[in-house]
Amino acid sequence: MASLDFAQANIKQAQHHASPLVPRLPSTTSGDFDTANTPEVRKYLRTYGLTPPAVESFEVQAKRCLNLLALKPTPIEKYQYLTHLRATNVHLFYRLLSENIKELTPLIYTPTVGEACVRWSEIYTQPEGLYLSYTDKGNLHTILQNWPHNVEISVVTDGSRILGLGDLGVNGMGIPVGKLALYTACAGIRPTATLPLQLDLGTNNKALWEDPLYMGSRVPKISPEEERDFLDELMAALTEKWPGIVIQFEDFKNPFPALERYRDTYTCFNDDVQGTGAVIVGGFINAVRHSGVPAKGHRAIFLGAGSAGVGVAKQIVEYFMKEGLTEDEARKKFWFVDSNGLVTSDRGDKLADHKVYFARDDNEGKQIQSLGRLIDYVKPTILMGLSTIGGAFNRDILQRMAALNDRPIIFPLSNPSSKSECTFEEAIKYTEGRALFASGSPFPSLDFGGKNLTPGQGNNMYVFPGIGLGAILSKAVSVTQDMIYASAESLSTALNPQEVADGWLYPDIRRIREVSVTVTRGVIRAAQDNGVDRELAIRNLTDGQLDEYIRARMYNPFNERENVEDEVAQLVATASGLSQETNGHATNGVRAAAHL
Ligand SMILES: NC(=O)c1ccc[n+]([C@@H]2O[C@H](COP(=O)([O-])OP(=O)(O)OC[C@H]3O[C@@H](n4cnc5c(N)ncnc54)[C@H](O)[C@@H]3O)[C@@H](O)[C@H]2O)c1
Ligand SMILES: O=C(O)C[C@H](O)C(=O)O
Ligand SMILES: [Mg+2]
Repeated sequence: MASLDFAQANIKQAQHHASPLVPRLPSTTSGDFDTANTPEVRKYLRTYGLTPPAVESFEVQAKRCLNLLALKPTPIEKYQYLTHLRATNVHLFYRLLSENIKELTPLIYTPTVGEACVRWSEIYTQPEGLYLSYTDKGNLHTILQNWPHNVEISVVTDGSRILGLGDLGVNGMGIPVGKLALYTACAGIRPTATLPLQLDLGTNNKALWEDPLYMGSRVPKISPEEERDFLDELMAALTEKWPGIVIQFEDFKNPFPALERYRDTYTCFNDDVQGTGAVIVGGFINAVRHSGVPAKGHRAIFLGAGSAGVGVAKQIVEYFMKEGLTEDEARKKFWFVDSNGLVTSDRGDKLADHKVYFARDDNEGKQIQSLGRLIDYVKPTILMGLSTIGGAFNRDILQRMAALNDRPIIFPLSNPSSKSECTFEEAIKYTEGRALFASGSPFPSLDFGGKNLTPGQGNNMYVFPGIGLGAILSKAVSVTQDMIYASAESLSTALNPQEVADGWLYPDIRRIREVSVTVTRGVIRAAQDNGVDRELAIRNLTDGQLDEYIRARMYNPFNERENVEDEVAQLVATASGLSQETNGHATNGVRAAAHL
């Protein structure tokens, strides 16, 4: 069959259909089939008869879902069930998620999302986002027209560094899908306002080329110059189509060029560099308080000198400077280790640009390879893991840290759990319960020394939802470094008195929506201070008023049914008035008039 170009396709479609086809993506339109809908609502939505007759309470719906979930034997099957639920009843999915955030997050996000990405092409069943290939260059704006909703935020990846799992090509789509589900669950961004975006720019993972089920292009990854030109077109197209859009870059192997190029021109940020930096600083501020050692007295070894490691260290430098250190004093508190050993300026290899700032020049010619020897040399108070090397903080390493410190700060941050540099249990066991601990992926609580200990989870989900919502609500023209830092500071203040008394580094994840309000407020205030906000009406609100403003704009899956019920009641009241003021639901109004 001869292929059509995009312009011809549009003409052909117009000839065949009275109105252009509007694709309806299951994952964002399925609220119509909520079994909680009343008969009136079902008539209004023209779904009457398409669901079983009972009108169900959330308690009944949740019971069925949790029973079904319990029947699924493996995490990936639970992930698939939850994906199916989102596709068939989006509001119920978010009700269930918000009521069970601690239990369900590991199933829709790290660690299970790691397996989902590895097996994406094998388990693919339905569209959940937008895919753009390098061969689509020149047509990106046209393809964006296929997306059926008004977008406020997009998470975009090229799949080249998915968690600590390497280059997964288009199988990386699980990450934008998962992160955007958290934007909705944690910060109440409407599901229809989110766009998961997977770029198909080739892959250097040869195993994917060989995989008959792989759903991306079997070509090598394009060059950095080609990627820059492609991203230039993409950023312009996204912003032209949705002028207020916030764009979050995620899991790019080399995220620095795009961040530098677009951070002042578009409303965008990179979560691996900036979000990670912020969430770790948020917990780190509390860890420093608990350590009993003032900021000046700390020394940090970072295993892993990639985008996340450097992003975290740069923001800790900012924190140290606020605590009174000079920039040079702060910078010298870090010793980075990459796959070639201690990062020094005289190591003999060409350091990647992002490592140069932290390269040691006081090593007197010594090049240290072993982490154990480096610990003896540096005598660190802090050990951070962003290396993707599971188990790298072994018993010997942890015992060395315990011997040096009363309260060693141990943050194994690589994801998913299999890549974590140590488990919570190991950190507690080998430091006799003294470690101040946070990991990237979740670990269970445990009993030690007569106490029940809960691990901190220094995962970006504490900050990126608030950064995104803050940028959307303030209508920020760009996401400034002060907005990112404000998210960290706000997070560090979001613990309640009990959490502080229990020595926690992060708030209870079950309070994430409230935490996100605090983070969002901090981000909005920083946008206002920097003068990058365009929503001038909220500048004069008090903090309390601003919190209310934020809460009122958060999607609440429990209110969705009432919202539709209100619409139906209004419609019935105005009888054949067919008031078109019903918030853009004019087509529903027409449907309802015909069937009530
Ligand atoms: N808050 C979080 O939970 C969070 C946020 C972002 C990233 N991460 C995790 O951090 C990890 C790293 O992410 P990134 O973006 O920096 O990746 P990256 O690929 O940019 O960096 C990985 C770094 O690890 C180093 N490394 C590899 N093997 C090593 C070895 N044997 N010894 C020492 N260093 C070694 C590499 O040289 C590189 O510097 C990933 O697992 C990611 O999932 C966690
Ligand atoms: O996605 C996460 O869980 C954190 C982070 O963005 C990562 O890449 O590991
Ligand atoms: Mg990431």
